Amino acid sequence: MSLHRKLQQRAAEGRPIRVGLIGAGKFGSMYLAQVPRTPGVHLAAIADLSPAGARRNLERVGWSAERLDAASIDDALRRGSTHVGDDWQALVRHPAIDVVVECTGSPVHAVDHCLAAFAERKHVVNVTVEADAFCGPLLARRAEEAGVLYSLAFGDQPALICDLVDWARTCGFPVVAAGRGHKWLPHFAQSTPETVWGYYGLSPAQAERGGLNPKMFNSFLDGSKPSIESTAVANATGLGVPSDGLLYPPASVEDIPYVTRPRSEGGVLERKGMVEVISSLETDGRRIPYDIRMGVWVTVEAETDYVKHCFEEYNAHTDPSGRYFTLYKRWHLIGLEVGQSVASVALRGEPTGVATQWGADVVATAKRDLAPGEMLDGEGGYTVWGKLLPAATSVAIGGVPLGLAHQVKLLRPVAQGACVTWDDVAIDTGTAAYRVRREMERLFGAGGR
Ligand SMILES: NC(=O)C1=CN([C@@H]2O[C@H](COP(=O)(O)OP(=O)(O)OC[C@H]3O[C@@H](n4cnc5c(N)ncnc54)[C@H](O)[C@@H]3O)[C@@H](O)[C@H]2O)C=CC1
Ligand SMILES: N[C@@H](CC=O)C(=O)O
Repeated sequence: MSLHRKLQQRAAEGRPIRVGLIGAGKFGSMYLAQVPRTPGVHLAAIADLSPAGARRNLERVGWSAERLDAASIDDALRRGSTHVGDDWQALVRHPAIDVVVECTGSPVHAVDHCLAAFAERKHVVNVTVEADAFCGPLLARRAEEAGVLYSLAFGDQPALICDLVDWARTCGFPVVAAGRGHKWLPHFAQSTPETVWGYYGLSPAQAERGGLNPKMFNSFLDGSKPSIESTAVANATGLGVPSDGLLYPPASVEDIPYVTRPRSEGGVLERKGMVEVISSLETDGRRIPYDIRMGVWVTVEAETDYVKHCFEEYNAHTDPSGRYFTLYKRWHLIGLEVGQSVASVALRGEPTGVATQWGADVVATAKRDLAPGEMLDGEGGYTVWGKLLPAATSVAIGGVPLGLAHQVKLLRPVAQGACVTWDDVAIDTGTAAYRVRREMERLFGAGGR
């Protein structure tokens, strides 16, 4: 049965999926915009550090005041409305909540939220892929031990890419490469929240209208988020990662099957079976006309002449050899699509992408020469960006994962472009996030399952 029919059934039975949302910023708002239009879902509780900000966002997306005036979660459950507050622990503890959507974008806190939700036997849709990137494999294991599901969030690119990879493998195609697009030039790695809107292509007024967080968007632009997302995909699918960071080959949609071939056959890949990100800009900054900036793709190979001939007979666009074919979605719709994950975990018992192994990592890398005493400020800030590396390389150099490079003091100078290592920093070892990461290093080893 389709997910939509299952949702309709739950609505007809008066048994909606009960959802709690932690973090009602831009991504959360996009989900909230769709909740009233989705049958069989009751968003009973929202917890945000700023309930006033969450209320402003709810107004922005068109929720009426009555819909969000519940005095407590119990009151919301009785009246079919929503409680907005700041107590995430009450949200994850409430026995009626089936699914927690973690949407804070704060990786260290997201780990607390996920672990607490598992302990309360709640499924988690983790939008905060920044946390998944440094400890997703262990979070997935913890969820399994608790008998619940942990899932990447549909609408963001990683889950959409996992879906394409699953399509390919289920059809019997080997995956040559999979990934997403990005507007990329190498100097974006040094971008800060001051420079983000110009590079990104939005005016400050547009950013203000949408309630967009400049540091968050700078983490998208500066290459951190593409690395984070590629890590999540690699750890979920077992695809390999480039040995020294993403390559960002420029390509139009039509050219993806040309560039995502192994180097030995004229493409850019070190080998078959890799994640990669396609740039929507030529290296001189010219915009590529039919780009994949906001989309996702998978390149597959015809292993036999028969399959290759099928591509030709049915006009499938391939590389010149006729063997490499790319399927793509040109757009992703962020939080507007996350209801897919909520319905999938609650009604099908299936995550929309989940880490199965530890093969990739994102290491904090200096945006400029950094001096002892400086504080690292995490994704999208002024000090570090995230570089995609094989997990084995990250472990060998003692790399600090980007998700833990928040409010961390530097003990030694780090030159621009160099990876930050554990020996370079004084880190708070008391957080659950730090402990989980170190435990994952012990349990999984790099490349382990
Ligand atoms: N905005 C976008 O276009 C996209 C966002 N995402 C992901 O969505 C997640 C959230 O990003 P945005 O919504 O853009 O960020 P945002 O900054 O707009 O919203 C985050 C919200 O979470 C709240 N929050 C932060 N820490 C919290 C905590 N410890 N407890 C409770 N609430 C807390 C903040 O008050 C804010 O309302 C990130 O993981 C990001 O990577 C993914 C794809 C696109
Ligand atoms: N995941 C995206 C953010 C918006 O969709 C990105 O990294 O650009």
